Amino acid sequence: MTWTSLPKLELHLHLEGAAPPALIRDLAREKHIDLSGIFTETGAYAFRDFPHFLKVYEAATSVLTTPRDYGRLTAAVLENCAEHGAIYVESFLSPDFCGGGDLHAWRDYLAEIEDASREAEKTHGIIHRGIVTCIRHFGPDAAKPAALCAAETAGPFIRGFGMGGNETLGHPRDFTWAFDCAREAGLHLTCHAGEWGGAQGIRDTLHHLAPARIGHGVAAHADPALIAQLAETAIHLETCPGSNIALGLFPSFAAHPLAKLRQAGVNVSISTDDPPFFHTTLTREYEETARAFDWDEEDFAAINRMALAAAFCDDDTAARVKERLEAR
Ligand SMILES: O=c1[nH]cnc2c1ncn2[C@@H]1O[C@H](CO)[C@@H](O)[C@H]1O
Repeated sequence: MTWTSLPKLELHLHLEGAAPPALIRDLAREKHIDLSGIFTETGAYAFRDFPHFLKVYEAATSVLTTPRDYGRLTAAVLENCAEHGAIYVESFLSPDFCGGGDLHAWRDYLAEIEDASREAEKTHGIIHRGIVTCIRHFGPDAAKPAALCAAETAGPFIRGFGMGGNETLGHPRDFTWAFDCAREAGLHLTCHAGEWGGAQGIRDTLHHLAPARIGHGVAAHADPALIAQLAETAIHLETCPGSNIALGLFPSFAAHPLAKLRQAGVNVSISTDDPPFFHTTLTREYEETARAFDWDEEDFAAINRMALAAAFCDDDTAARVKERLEAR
Protein backbone atom coordinates (compact mmCIF):
# COMPACT_ATOMS: atom_id res chain seq x y z
CA MET A 1 0.00 0.00 0.00
CA THR A 2 1.37 3.41 -0.98
CA TRP A 3 0.08 6.81 0.15
CA THR A 4 -1.33 7.23 -3.36
CA SER A 5 -3.39 4.05 -3.41
CA LEU A 6 -4.64 4.29 0.19
CA PRO A 7 -8.43 4.86 -0.06
CA LYS A 8 -9.36 8.38 0.99
CA LEU A 9 -12.34 10.64 1.56
CA GLU A 10 -12.27 14.30 0.60
CA LEU A 11 -14.90 16.55 2.20
CA HIS A 12 -13.56 20.01 1.32
CA LEU A 13 -12.93 20.67 -2.37
CA HIS A 14 -13.94 23.75 -4.37
CA LEU A 15 -14.83 22.47 -7.84
CA GLU A 16 -13.42 25.47 -9.76
CA GLY A 17 -10.49 25.59 -7.34
CA ALA A 18 -9.58 22.06 -8.43
CA ALA A 19 -9.56 23.01 -12.14
CA PRO A 20 -6.37 21.87 -13.88
CA PRO A 21 -4.67 25.05 -15.20
CA ALA A 22 -4.44 23.39 -18.66
CA LEU A 23 -8.24 23.07 -18.82
CA ILE A 24 -8.70 26.73 -17.87
CA ARG A 25 -6.12 27.75 -20.50
CA ASP A 26 -7.85 25.60 -23.16
CA LEU A 27 -11.23 27.17 -22.40
CA ALA A 28 -9.69 30.68 -22.42
CA ARG A 29 -8.17 29.97 -25.85
CA GLU A 30 -11.44 28.55 -27.22
CA LYS A 31 -13.34 31.64 -26.02
CA HIS A 32 -10.65 34.21 -26.86
CA ILE A 33 -10.38 35.34 -23.23
CA ASP A 34 -7.00 36.74 -22.15
CA LEU A 35 -5.98 35.12 -18.86
CA SER A 36 -2.22 35.54 -19.22
CA GLY A 37 -2.01 37.59 -15.99
CA ILE A 38 -3.11 34.75 -13.71
CA PHE A 39 -0.43 32.18 -14.62
CA THR A 40 3.26 31.90 -13.79
CA GLU A 41 5.78 31.32 -16.58
CA THR A 42 5.57 27.60 -15.88
CA GLY A 43 1.78 27.61 -16.19
CA ALA A 44 0.76 27.44 -12.53
CA TYR A 45 -1.84 29.76 -10.98
CA ALA A 46 -0.14 32.92 -9.65
CA PHE A 47 -1.34 34.87 -6.60
CA ARG A 48 0.24 36.95 -3.84
CA ASP A 49 -2.01 36.43 -0.82
CA PHE A 50 -5.53 35.30 0.16
CA PRO A 51 -7.48 38.30 -1.23
CA HIS A 52 -5.51 38.05 -4.47
CA PHE A 53 -6.08 34.27 -4.55
CA LEU A 54 -9.85 34.94 -4.48
CA LYS A 55 -9.48 37.32 -7.45
CA VAL A 56 -7.39 34.85 -9.45
CA TYR A 57 -9.93 32.11 -8.60
CA GLU A 58 -12.73 34.28 -10.00
CA ALA A 59 -10.71 35.18 -13.12
CA ALA A 60 -10.01 31.48 -13.82
CA THR A 61 -13.70 30.69 -13.22
CA SER A 62 -14.76 33.38 -15.74
CA VAL A 63 -13.92 31.00 -18.62
CA LEU A 64 -16.40 28.40 -17.30
CA THR A 65 -19.47 29.88 -18.96
CA THR A 66 -21.65 26.92 -19.99
CA PRO A 67 -23.08 23.75 -18.44
CA ARG A 68 -20.85 21.72 -20.80
CA ASP A 69 -17.77 23.51 -19.40
CA TYR A 70 -18.81 22.33 -15.94
CA GLY A 71 -19.22 18.79 -17.28
CA ARG A 72 -15.65 18.90 -18.60
CA LEU A 73 -14.43 20.42 -15.33
CA THR A 74 -16.16 17.77 -13.21
CA ALA A 75 -14.71 14.94 -15.32
CA ALA A 76 -11.16 16.36 -15.10
CA VAL A 77 -11.36 17.01 -11.35
CA LEU A 78 -12.75 13.59 -10.45
CA GLU A 79 -10.16 11.84 -12.61
CA ASN A 80 -7.41 13.68 -10.69
CA CYS A 81 -9.00 12.86 -7.33
CA ALA A 82 -9.31 9.17 -8.24
CA GLU A 83 -5.64 9.08 -9.27
CA HIS A 84 -4.79 10.00 -5.69
CA GLY A 85 -6.94 7.32 -4.10
CA ALA A 86 -10.10 9.34 -3.44
CA ILE A 87 -13.10 7.02 -3.27
CA TYR A 88 -15.61 9.61 -2.04
CA VAL A 89 -15.55 13.36 -2.70
CA GLU A 90 -17.86 16.17 -1.67
CA SER A 91 -17.30 19.33 -3.68
CA PHE A 92 -18.49 22.91 -3.30
CA LEU A 93 -20.73 24.03 -6.19
CA SER A 94 -21.75 27.65 -6.63
CA PRO A 95 -24.95 28.79 -8.38
CA ASP A 96 -23.27 32.23 -8.49
CA PHE A 97 -20.89 30.82 -11.11
CA CYS A 98 -23.41 28.38 -12.61
CA GLY A 99 -26.14 30.63 -13.98
CA GLY A 100 -25.84 33.56 -11.57
CA GLY A 101 -28.38 32.24 -9.08
CA ASP A 102 -31.09 31.54 -11.67
CA LEU A 103 -32.80 28.23 -10.83
CA HIS A 104 -33.45 27.10 -14.42
CA ALA A 105 -29.87 27.78 -15.44
CA TRP A 106 -28.59 26.09 -12.27
CA ARG A 107 -30.56 22.93 -13.13
CA ASP A 108 -28.82 22.82 -16.54
CA TYR A 109 -25.38 23.15 -14.97
CA LEU A 110 -26.24 20.57 -12.35
CA ALA A 111 -27.42 18.08 -14.99
CA GLU A 112 -23.97 18.19 -16.66
CA ILE A 113 -22.15 17.96 -13.33
CA GLU A 114 -24.25 14.93 -12.33
CA ASP A 115 -23.76 13.25 -15.72
CA ALA A 116 -20.00 13.65 -15.48
CA SER A 117 -20.11 12.36 -11.89
CA ARG A 118 -22.03 9.21 -12.88
CA GLU A 119 -19.54 8.63 -15.68
CA ALA A 120 -16.58 9.07 -13.29
CA GLU A 121 -18.15 6.60 -10.85
CA LYS A 122 -18.47 4.04 -13.67
CA THR A 123 -14.94 4.61 -14.95
CA HIS A 124 -12.96 5.27 -11.76
CA GLY A 125 -15.26 4.01 -8.98
CA ILE A 126 -15.22 7.44 -7.36
CA ILE A 127 -18.41 8.70 -5.67
CA HIS A 128 -19.11 12.44 -5.91
CA ARG A 129 -21.70 14.48 -3.98
CA GLY A 130 -22.37 18.23 -4.09
CA ILE A 131 -22.56 20.95 -1.46
CA VAL A 132 -24.15 24.13 -2.80
CA THR A 133 -22.07 27.04 -1.61
CA CYS A 134 -22.72 30.74 -1.31
CA ILE A 135 -19.82 33.16 -1.35
CA ARG A 136 -19.43 35.40 1.67
CA HIS A 137 -17.92 38.40 -0.08
CA PHE A 138 -20.74 38.37 -2.65
CA GLY A 139 -23.00 39.33 0.29
CA PRO A 140 -26.22 38.05 1.91
CA ASP A 141 -28.46 39.07 -1.00
CA ALA A 142 -26.59 36.74 -3.35
CA ALA A 143 -26.67 33.98 -0.73
CA LYS A 144 -30.49 33.79 -0.84
CA PRO A 145 -30.89 32.66 -4.48
CA ALA A 146 -27.96 30.27 -3.93
CA ALA A 147 -29.82 28.75 -0.96
CA LEU A 148 -33.04 28.53 -2.99
CA CYS A 149 -31.16 26.71 -5.77
CA ALA A 150 -29.83 24.33 -3.11
CA ALA A 151 -33.27 23.79 -1.55
CA GLU A 152 -34.94 23.15 -4.92
CA THR A 153 -32.34 20.61 -6.02
CA ALA A 154 -31.72 18.85 -2.69
CA GLY A 155 -31.68 15.09 -3.24
CA PRO A 156 -29.38 12.11 -3.70
CA PHE A 157 -26.64 14.28 -5.27
CA ILE A 158 -27.00 17.73 -3.66
CA ARG A 159 -26.56 16.87 -0.01
CA GLY A 160 -25.52 20.09 1.69
CA PHE A 161 -25.26 23.84 1.78
CA GLY A 162 -22.33 25.95 2.87
CA MET A 163 -20.43 29.19 2.56
CA GLY A 164 -16.88 29.97 1.42
CA GLY A 165 -15.18 33.21 0.45
CA ASN A 166 -13.62 36.07 2.35
CA GLU A 167 -14.26 35.47 6.03
CA THR A 168 -12.98 38.91 7.02
CA LEU A 169 -16.02 40.54 5.37
CA GLY A 170 -19.58 40.55 6.76
CA HIS A 171 -20.87 38.54 9.74
CA PRO A 172 -22.37 35.03 9.95
CA ARG A 173 -25.64 36.49 11.28
CA ASP A 174 -26.16 38.16 7.87
CA PHE A 175 -26.52 34.69 6.33
CA THR A 176 -29.08 33.10 8.68
CA TRP A 177 -31.86 33.30 6.07
CA ALA A 178 -29.83 31.30 3.57
CA PHE A 179 -28.77 28.67 6.10
CA ASP A 180 -32.29 28.36 7.54
CA CYS A 181 -33.70 27.94 4.03
CA ALA A 182 -31.23 25.13 3.29
CA ARG A 183 -31.81 23.48 6.69
CA GLU A 184 -35.58 23.48 6.16
CA ALA A 185 -35.02 21.71 2.83
CA GLY A 186 -33.25 18.91 4.73
CA LEU A 187 -29.74 19.81 3.62
CA HIS A 188 -26.68 19.25 5.81
CA LEU A 189 -24.70 22.38 6.66
CA THR A 190 -21.05 23.39 6.67
CA CYS A 191 -19.42 26.79 6.75
CA HIS A 192 -15.90 28.16 6.32
CA ALA A 193 -14.73 29.73 9.59
CA GLY A 194 -11.59 29.98 11.63
CA GLU A 195 -9.34 30.15 8.60
CA TRP A 196 -8.89 33.95 8.60
CA GLY A 197 -11.56 34.93 11.14
CA GLY A 198 -10.00 33.71 14.39
CA ALA A 199 -11.69 31.62 17.09
CA GLN A 200 -14.48 34.20 17.42
CA GLY A 201 -15.39 33.59 13.78
CA ILE A 202 -15.99 29.92 14.64
CA ARG A 203 -18.09 30.76 17.73
CA ASP A 204 -20.21 33.25 15.74
CA THR A 205 -20.69 30.76 12.92
CA LEU A 206 -21.78 27.98 15.30
CA HIS A 207 -24.10 30.35 17.15
CA HIS A 208 -25.82 31.94 14.15
CA LEU A 209 -25.69 29.24 11.47
CA ALA A 210 -25.39 25.99 13.49
CA PRO A 211 -23.51 23.90 10.89
CA ALA A 212 -22.45 20.32 11.70
CA ARG A 213 -19.09 20.94 10.06
CA ILE A 214 -16.68 23.84 9.87
CA GLY A 215 -14.46 24.41 6.83
CA HIS A 216 -10.90 24.78 8.18
CA GLY A 217 -11.62 25.80 11.80
CA VAL A 218 -7.92 25.72 12.59
CA ALA A 219 -8.04 29.03 14.50
CA ALA A 220 -9.58 27.00 17.36
CA HIS A 221 -6.12 25.68 18.18
CA ALA A 222 -5.29 28.72 20.34
CA ASP A 223 -8.54 28.58 22.35
CA PRO A 224 -8.78 25.64 24.80
CA ALA A 225 -12.43 26.37 25.72
CA LEU A 226 -13.43 26.30 22.06
CA ILE A 227 -11.45 23.10 21.46
CA ALA A 228 -13.37 21.49 24.36
CA GLN A 229 -16.68 22.73 22.92
CA LEU A 230 -15.87 21.34 19.46
CA ALA A 231 -14.92 17.98 20.95
CA GLU A 232 -18.01 17.78 23.20
CA THR A 233 -20.45 18.75 20.47
CA ALA A 234 -18.71 16.56 17.86
CA ILE A 235 -18.37 19.41 15.36
CA HIS A 236 -16.29 18.17 12.43
CA LEU A 237 -13.40 20.28 11.12
CA GLU A 238 -12.60 19.87 7.40
CA THR A 239 -8.91 20.71 7.66
CA CYS A 240 -6.75 21.47 4.63
CA PRO A 241 -3.17 21.70 5.92
CA GLY A 242 -1.42 22.27 2.57
CA SER A 243 -3.82 25.10 1.74
CA ASN A 244 -3.21 26.79 5.09
CA ILE A 245 0.55 26.52 4.60
CA ALA A 246 0.44 27.76 0.98
CA LEU A 247 -1.55 30.82 2.10
CA GLY A 248 0.86 31.52 4.96
CA LEU A 249 -1.30 30.68 8.00
CA PHE A 250 1.28 28.18 9.30
CA PRO A 251 4.94 27.85 8.34
CA SER A 252 4.99 24.05 7.87
CA PHE A 253 3.05 20.79 8.24
CA ALA A 254 4.82 20.21 11.56
CA ALA A 255 3.48 23.56 12.81
CA HIS A 256 -0.09 22.82 11.66
CA PRO A 257 -2.59 22.21 14.51
CA LEU A 258 -4.27 19.15 12.90
CA ALA A 259 -2.54 16.64 15.21
CA LYS A 260 -3.15 18.78 18.31
CA LEU A 261 -6.87 19.12 17.50
CA ARG A 262 -7.21 15.38 16.88
CA GLN A 263 -5.37 14.62 20.10
CA ALA A 264 -7.84 16.86 21.95
CA GLY A 265 -10.74 14.75 20.68
CA VAL A 266 -11.94 17.02 17.87
CA ASN A 267 -13.32 15.27 14.75
CA VAL A 268 -11.07 16.12 11.84
CA SER A 269 -10.45 15.11 8.24
CA ILE A 270 -7.88 16.00 5.59
CA SER A 271 -8.73 17.68 2.28
CA THR A 272 -6.99 19.64 -0.46
CA ASP A 273 -9.28 22.71 -0.83
CA ASP A 274 -8.01 24.04 -4.20
CA PRO A 275 -5.23 21.58 -5.08
CA PRO A 276 -3.56 23.07 -8.20
CA PHE A 277 -3.59 26.55 -6.64
CA PHE A 278 -1.75 25.22 -3.60
CA HIS A 279 0.50 22.76 -5.47
CA THR A 280 -0.97 19.87 -3.56
CA THR A 281 -2.78 16.55 -3.96
CA LEU A 282 -4.37 14.16 -1.47
CA THR A 283 -1.25 12.00 -1.79
CA ARG A 284 0.99 14.93 -0.83
CA GLU A 285 -1.27 15.85 2.12
CA TYR A 286 -0.97 12.28 3.46
CA GLU A 287 2.79 12.07 2.83
CA GLU A 288 3.48 15.38 4.56
CA THR A 289 1.19 14.80 7.55
CA ALA A 290 2.62 11.29 7.96
CA ARG A 291 6.12 12.76 8.06
CA ALA A 292 5.22 15.72 10.29
CA PHE A 293 3.22 13.79 12.91
CA ASP A 294 4.72 10.33 12.50
CA TRP A 295 1.29 9.03 11.42
CA ASP A 296 0.85 5.61 9.84
CA GLU A 297 -1.92 3.86 7.91
CA GLU A 298 -3.94 3.30 11.09
CA ASP A 299 -3.94 7.03 11.83
CA PHE A 300 -5.25 7.77 8.35
CA ALA A 301 -7.85 4.99 8.65
CA ALA A 302 -9.07 6.76 11.81
CA ILE A 303 -9.11 10.12 9.98
CA ASN A 304 -11.14 8.59 7.14
CA ARG A 305 -13.59 7.00 9.60
CA MET A 306 -14.15 10.48 11.08
CA ALA A 307 -14.65 11.85 7.56
CA LEU A 308 -17.20 9.14 6.77
CA ALA A 309 -19.10 9.81 10.00
CA ALA A 310 -19.31 13.48 8.97
CA ALA A 311 -20.08 12.84 5.29
CA PHE A 312 -23.36 14.24 3.98
CA CYS A 313 -24.31 11.27 1.77
CA ASP A 314 -27.25 8.93 2.45
CA ASP A 315 -26.84 5.74 4.50
CA ASP A 316 -26.62 3.39 1.50
CA THR A 317 -23.80 5.43 -0.02
CA ALA A 318 -22.02 5.61 3.34
CA ALA A 319 -22.27 1.80 3.66
CA ARG A 320 -20.67 1.38 0.21
CA VAL A 321 -17.85 3.76 1.11
CA LYS A 322 -17.32 1.99 4.45
CA GLU A 323 -16.98 -1.35 2.68
CA ARG A 324 -14.26 0.05 0.41
CA LEU A 325 -12.42 1.67 3.32
CA GLU A 326 -12.44 -1.61 5.23
CA ALA A 327 -11.35 -3.65 2.20
CA ARG A 328 -8.05 -1.77 1.95
O1 LIG B 1 -9.32 28.40 0.74
C1 LIG B 1 -10.38 29.04 0.66
N1 LIG B 1 -10.85 29.77 1.70
C2 LIG B 1 -12.01 30.50 1.65
N2 LIG B 1 -12.78 30.54 0.56
C3 LIG B 1 -12.36 29.82 -0.51
C4 LIG B 1 -11.18 29.07 -0.52
N3 LIG B 1 -11.06 28.48 -1.74
C5 LIG B 1 -12.14 28.88 -2.45
N4 LIG B 1 -12.91 29.68 -1.71
C6 LIG B 1 -14.16 30.35 -2.08
O2 LIG B 1 -15.11 29.41 -2.49
C7 LIG B 1 -15.76 29.87 -3.63
C8 LIG B 1 -16.28 28.74 -4.50
O3 LIG B 1 -16.58 27.59 -3.80
C9 LIG B 1 -14.73 30.72 -4.35
O4 LIG B 1 -15.36 31.69 -5.15
C10 LIG B 1 -13.95 31.33 -3.23
O5 LIG B 1 -14.51 32.57 -2.85
